[in-house]
Amino acid sequence: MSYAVKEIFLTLQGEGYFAGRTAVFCRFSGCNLWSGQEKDRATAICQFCDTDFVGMDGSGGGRFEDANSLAIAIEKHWGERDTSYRFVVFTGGEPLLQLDKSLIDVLKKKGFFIAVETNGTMLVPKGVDWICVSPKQGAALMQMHGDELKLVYPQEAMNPQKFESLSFKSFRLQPRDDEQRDKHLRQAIQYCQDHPKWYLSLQTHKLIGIP
Ligand SMILES: C[S@@+](CC[C@H](N)C(=O)[O-])C[C@H]1O[C@@H](n2cnc3c(N)ncnc32)[C@H](O)[C@@H]1O
Ligand SMILES: Nc1nc2[nH]cc(C(=O)O)c2c(=O)[nH]1
Ligand code: SF4
Ligand SMILES: [Mg+2]
Repeated sequence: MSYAVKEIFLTLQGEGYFAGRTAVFCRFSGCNLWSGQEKDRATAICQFCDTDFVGMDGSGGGRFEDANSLAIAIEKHWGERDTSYRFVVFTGGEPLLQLDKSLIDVLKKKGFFIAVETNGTMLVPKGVDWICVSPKQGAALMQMHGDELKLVYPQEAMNPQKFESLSFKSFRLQPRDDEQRDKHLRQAIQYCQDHPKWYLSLQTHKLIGIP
């Protein structure tokens, strides 16, 4: 299978449990909940997306003809750093439209710890080491277990409580970043303080100005 990749870059994971850890991000092109075109945002299932995942024109992006060539590109972005900490985060767009067993297998052989950021509408293939699911209002949730459940907050008609019985190690609220970000931050703080099962997840890369 070939892979359409928007961009590949080395940064710190900004969100969730591994916030602060050096990671190669592989951002796949395309999503099943929005075309990525601004003209379609108001009619999309997911309307608050903060990411450009259209095309293959980002830094390190392109069409990769097979798993091996994409894994080599990811490995190059890790560079000469200590191989025992190799960490790749697959995101998008929706990474599960493309992430498959052959790519997972070749990265495992290279010693990568593999994380995925998904909207949860498709099942995660076997072999992924860290599953972060971020459910979206109006999209049926299929992946009901994992490591982190990271809910963008608030979303109309999405009471965090309805996810609490699912099988995740931690439950996080991530303030919705838009023109009302400060208000959403205060609401998320209040919700966590009132419901201590929930941890606040900040997008720390935005706070410190890295990708
Ligand atoms: C761009 S998405 C890509 C992965 C996948 N499609 C998903 O939605 O989980 C990466 C993460 O950013 C979150 N996110 C997207 N837009 C956001 C926003 N405006 N404010 C806060 N988090 C946002 C998503 O919920 C997800 O956890
Ligand atoms: N630094 C950094 N951390 C992130 N964690 C999740 C991200 C994403 O867009 O999936 C992201 C991102 O875009 N950058
Ligand atoms: S599901 Fe993820 S990538 Fe797709 S539009 Fe929503 S936040 Fe963006
Ligand atoms: Mg992002």
